[in-house]
Formats: sequence, C-alpha cells, structure tokens
Amino acid sequence: MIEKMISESRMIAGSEIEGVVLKKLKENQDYRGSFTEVYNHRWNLDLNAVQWSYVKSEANVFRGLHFHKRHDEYFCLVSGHSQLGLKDMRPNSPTYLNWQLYDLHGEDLAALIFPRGLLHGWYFFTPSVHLQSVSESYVDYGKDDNWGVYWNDPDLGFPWSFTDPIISTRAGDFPDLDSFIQAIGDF
Ligand SMILES: Cc1cn([C@H]2C[C@H](O)[C@@H](COP(=O)(O)OP(=O)(O)O[C@H]3O[C@H](C)C(=O)[C@H](O)[C@H]3O)O2)c(=O)[nH]c1=O
Repeated sequence: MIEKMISESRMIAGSEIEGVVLKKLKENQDYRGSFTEVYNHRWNLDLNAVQWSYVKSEANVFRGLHFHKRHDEYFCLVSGHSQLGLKDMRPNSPTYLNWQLYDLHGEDLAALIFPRGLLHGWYFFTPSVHLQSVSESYVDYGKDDNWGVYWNDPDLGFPWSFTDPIISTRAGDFPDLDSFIQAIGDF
C-alpha cells in the first residue's frame, strides 16, 4: 500500500527561544472525516486565551512582523502552507535575540504557543486558513501595544524563503530593528 506522504509541521531553522511550544495536534480520523482538539486547558499551555480569531490569507501574503509587550499568542494553521518566524526581544531572556523559523502544513495540524515579547510573523505560500488566539483582546492591545518591524531587515537574521510578499500598508511602514528597539525601551 502506498502511504500518502504528508509534509511535517516543524521548526526548520534557528535556536531555542524560552517559552515557545510547538504542540502537535491529534487528528482523530474515521470514515466520516476527522475530529481534532485545537485547545484544551488541560494541556497547561502558558496561554490565557481571551480572544480567538479565524484568519484567511491569499498566497504570497505575509502578516507581521508584530510585537506585543503584554500578551501571549497561539497560532494553528488549519489549511495551506505557512512559514512562521519568531525572534526573542526580551532583554532579560536567556535566549534574547534568538530566532526560529517554522514550516507549517495544514495536513499536519500543530499549535504554536509563544510568549509576549517575541517578534512574530507568518507567510503563506498557498491560500491558507489559521486560528489565532491572544491573552489580551485586540480592542485593548490594538491602541497601545501593537508594535512592528519591517519584515526583511537583515539584522533580524531570518532566512525567509520568499522575497516579495503582499503586506499591509501598515506593515510597509514598520521601522527597522534598531529603531524598534529604541522605541520600545525597557519592558
Ligand atoms: C488582529 C485583529 C484585527 N482585526 C481587524 C482589523 C483589520 O481591519 C483587519 C486586519 O487586521 P491586521 O491588519 O492588524 O491583521 P494582521 O496583519 O494579521 O495582524 C494581526 O495579527 C497578528 C498576529 C498580530 O500580532 C497583530 O497584532 C494583529 O494586528 O482585522 C480585528 O477585528 N480583530 C483583531 O483581533
């Protein structure tokens, strides 16, 4: 019998970042389809999820790089193919300035949970859908804790696999890494 090859969701480059968890999700398949738990408080994830969002992205879209001082996040690619980058910007973290790159596939469901204080951004190779959750509602953080860095500043160190993504107007105006570090000060 030829096994269907699936592309694995995994970290493909970078080094450790304290507090980041990639949790593979169990897809319970049967003759009707499948059932997958995407979040459960019994998993003891470091995330007090107060808002969930359903996000659709066209191919070649990049969302980010974003940064928040006050809230933790959850990302789960439900369908499609995504490349996700994280960078530790917490001056007191033992993994300060470390970065990670993940290759995520909707056919290998996984939840990435990451703490406040990390630059984060996600690129979509194909039309994709993801779930995201935050520990502070957008209506609260959107006004004063929604920072960003321009996605391809070489000082970030990300070996992105794309060159000319579709980004928001706001993301197009994000500062470089040095200006961002000056702007956020100590936290
Ligand atoms: C984030 C958010 C956005 N929106 C509205 C606001 C805009 O009309 C539209 C797109 O928002 P935005 O361009 O901010 O979406 P992304 O570029 O994916 O960024 C968002 O998701 C990444 C991960 C971030 O970390 C950002 O903080 C967050 O803004 O959805 C809402 O209505 N609720 C929300 O929670």
